[in-house]
Amino acid sequence: MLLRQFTRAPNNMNLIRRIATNAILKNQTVTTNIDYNQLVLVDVNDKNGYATVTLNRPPVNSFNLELMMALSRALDQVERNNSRGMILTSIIPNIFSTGFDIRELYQADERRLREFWSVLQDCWFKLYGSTYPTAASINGHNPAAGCFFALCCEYRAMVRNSKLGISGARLGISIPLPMIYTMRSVISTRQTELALTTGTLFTSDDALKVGLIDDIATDRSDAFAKCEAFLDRFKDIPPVSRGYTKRSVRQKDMEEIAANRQRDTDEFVRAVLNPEAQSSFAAFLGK
Ligand SMILES: CCCCCCCC/C=C\C=C\CC(=O)SCCNC(=O)CCNC(=O)[C@H](O)C(C)(C)COP(=O)(O)OP(=O)(O)OC[C@H]1O[C@@H](n2cnc3c(N)ncnc32)[C@H](O)[C@@H]1OP(=O)(O)O
Repeated sequence: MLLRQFTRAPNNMNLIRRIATNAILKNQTVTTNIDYNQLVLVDVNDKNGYATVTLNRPPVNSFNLELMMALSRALDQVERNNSRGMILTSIIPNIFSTGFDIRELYQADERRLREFWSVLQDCWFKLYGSTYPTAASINGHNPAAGCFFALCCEYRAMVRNSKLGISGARLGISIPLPMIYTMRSVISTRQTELALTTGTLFTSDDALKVGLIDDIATDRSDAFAKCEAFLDRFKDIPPVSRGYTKRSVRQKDMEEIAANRQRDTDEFVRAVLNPEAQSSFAAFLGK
């Protein structure tokens, strides 16, 4: 492959220490001894300048705080390297992500939960608000939060026989505003309401029909190739004005979410800690 690994941070321990120090200053949970560079891999194609951001937390790429932090750092890397475009994908053959790690939510420590949400918000701003072109190569099942990240991208190709959607309603989780805005930026308000209130997981055919994905792929390399073909559409478009236009289209959503960060965090914490949701998590984990 033509992919090369981005140069690793010169001193990984310094970065981890800096994150830990920031966390202490902000009175947040400290996570140490985590190799963030391994949880999310960032590679760049020398020929076309596209970065590939690959979720790498087997067995199912469920999002705990550490994976979320790794994604946040990976998006910083893509931004810093002035990539011509970015493809978000997963290393696991038949799974893109299974959403939030239920173990992160069950009997959660409130401080860690708040930090988890805060990093998720950062990821949203970085991905939804990115000026470079973005595409999601959905190589397998993608319920819940992984679907959310895919919807932040400008294009989605998904392999056949996978399921995609936001299943939160089934777990007794009320769906936060940023999720609603993000889905509404892709499909109609009517379809968004239906999808979110029923917790529908769409087959690839149905996802295509409703507009949640742009293409069905035969396998993961076809999905990836389709994403590259999408990014190629911007090859001759001046990137600065393109990026400005994309930001302008998304600006209103971003301003509203920025103005309500604290309220959203409080609502998330309340939603996760509510007894109905906690018993769903317990049932999922067989407790
Ligand atoms: C600005 C701020 C913006 C904020 C907006 C936020 C928007 C967020 C949007 C939505 C959020 C929703 C909340 C969630 O994400 S809750 C998680 C919901 N996820 C699910 O319900 C998916 C559950 N998983 C499955 O349905 C299956 O795993 C499937 C994806 C179909 C794959 O099936 P299969 O290949 O058969 O794999 P297994 O089910 O056997 O799984 C293997 C083991 O992994 C464990 N597992 C799976 N998912 C999770 C998970 N989410 N958390 C923790 N553990 C998980 C599973 O139990 C198996 O474990 P074991 O081998 O020990 O039995």
